[in-house]
Amino acid sequence: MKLPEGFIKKYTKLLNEEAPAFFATFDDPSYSGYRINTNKPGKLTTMEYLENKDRIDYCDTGFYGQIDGKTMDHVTGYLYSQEPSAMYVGEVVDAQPGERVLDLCAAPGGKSTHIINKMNNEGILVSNEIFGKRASILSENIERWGATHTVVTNESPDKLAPHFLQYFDRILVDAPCSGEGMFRKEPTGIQYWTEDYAAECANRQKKILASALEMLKPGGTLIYSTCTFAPEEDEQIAAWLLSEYGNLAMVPIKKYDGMDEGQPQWANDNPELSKAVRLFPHHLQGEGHFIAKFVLDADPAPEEIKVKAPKYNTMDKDETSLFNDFLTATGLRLPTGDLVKFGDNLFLLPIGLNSIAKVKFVRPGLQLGIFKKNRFEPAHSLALATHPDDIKAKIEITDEQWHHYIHGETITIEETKDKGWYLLVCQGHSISFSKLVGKTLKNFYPKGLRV
Ligand SMILES: C[S@@+](CC[C@H](N)C(=O)[O-])C[C@H]1O[C@@H](n2cnc3c(N)ncnc32)[C@H](O)[C@@H]1O
Repeated sequence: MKLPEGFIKKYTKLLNEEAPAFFATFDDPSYSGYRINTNKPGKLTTMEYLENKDRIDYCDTGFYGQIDGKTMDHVTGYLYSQEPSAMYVGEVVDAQPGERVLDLCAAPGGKSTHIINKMNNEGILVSNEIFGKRASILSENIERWGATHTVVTNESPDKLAPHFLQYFDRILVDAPCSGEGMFRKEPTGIQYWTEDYAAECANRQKKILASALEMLKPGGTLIYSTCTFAPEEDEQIAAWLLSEYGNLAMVPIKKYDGMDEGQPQWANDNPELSKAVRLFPHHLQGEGHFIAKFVLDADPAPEEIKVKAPKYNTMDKDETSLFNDFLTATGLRLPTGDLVKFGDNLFLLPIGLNSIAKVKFVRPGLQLGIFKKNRFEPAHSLALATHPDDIKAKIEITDEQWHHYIHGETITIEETKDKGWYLLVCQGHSISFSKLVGKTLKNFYPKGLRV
């Protein structure tokens, strides 16, 4: 791979005798990996993945290898394709069930899907992305993952901050960066490299982190990560955080085999910086990453921030009875949450969420369905978030029927059953809601997802 002259000069100086081994990795293939979704039930249809491929020692849901995006495991949200080093970020975040967590730069959703599993769908995850198109992709991935407590917002960090002052227990800033660690995975990134690019990225990161800190509770945890080797970002940003915010302290991050400490000499020699972790491709099987973890002083206690009670639309009498009829007929057990309407759509919002009425959101929670003339139609996201054990009205379909269904076809069944909504289940995977009329299961698979 042809690397820019300036890049070679810079890292020859920084890495000294290690530089040749570092540069040699740019001619090796990049590593691929995937994580499994611990919130989804049943045996993976592609269990051989788990048996044949190497486990990643620092992520117990992570494996080396490539997955096919067209398999049932993938389309029903059992697997997420993620570069192995990136998996350590979700581990370091270490989100806990019941917490309020913010993933501030979240698209396409690798870290958010990991955080959802760590939280076991309990608490509140706000997954934010500044760019609209990327926020939509993020939302699709969150939906596929079957998240029930996750909100997807589409704001710049400074616009999000006033709505969530001192609100979060944990914030991840997986920052937009110069991306040097991904050059061999995405070689087109090299064309943006200039001697000044890392400094430009660092300035942007400072603004993002300043907004993040407005949203962090006293005693809360901030995780800053990048996929670049550039010390102008990485250690120098961590050093900037420590000097700018006297109430922040670094938390040591465990170093597994092949992981390196942060390099204080690449910033202001503050020995604290060695608590960060660097992942170098010449030391482990993954791409380049940097992660630093901080805790905000718990003293003083959080200010009493008065947030106006959310003013959301709820269902009217007719809608309430349509929705209750659906729950009774299907025997569906819903996760806990607040039932809120946006337009004709019904959503389940995580309990305790600040008003997001004024925030630009893509997904205000789990979409349950839509009210159409005198009927309630369940959403695809509800199917993906429903465990087959939590619903009585379900119909098992075969692999072959699944293939027909995801192509947009109807399915004919042999037995006689009541007319109405059923969750289609294939090999333990929740596939879709379908309406049975006579012996025909009508196709409600979203057109945009059909293959
Ligand atoms: C490293 S990527 C995030 C990857 C994501 N966390 C994941 O694991 O899938 C950084 C994200 O920051 C977003 N971004 C770019 N400029 C930004 C800004 N000024 N403020 C906040 N986010 C920004 C990018 O659109 C991108 O989605």
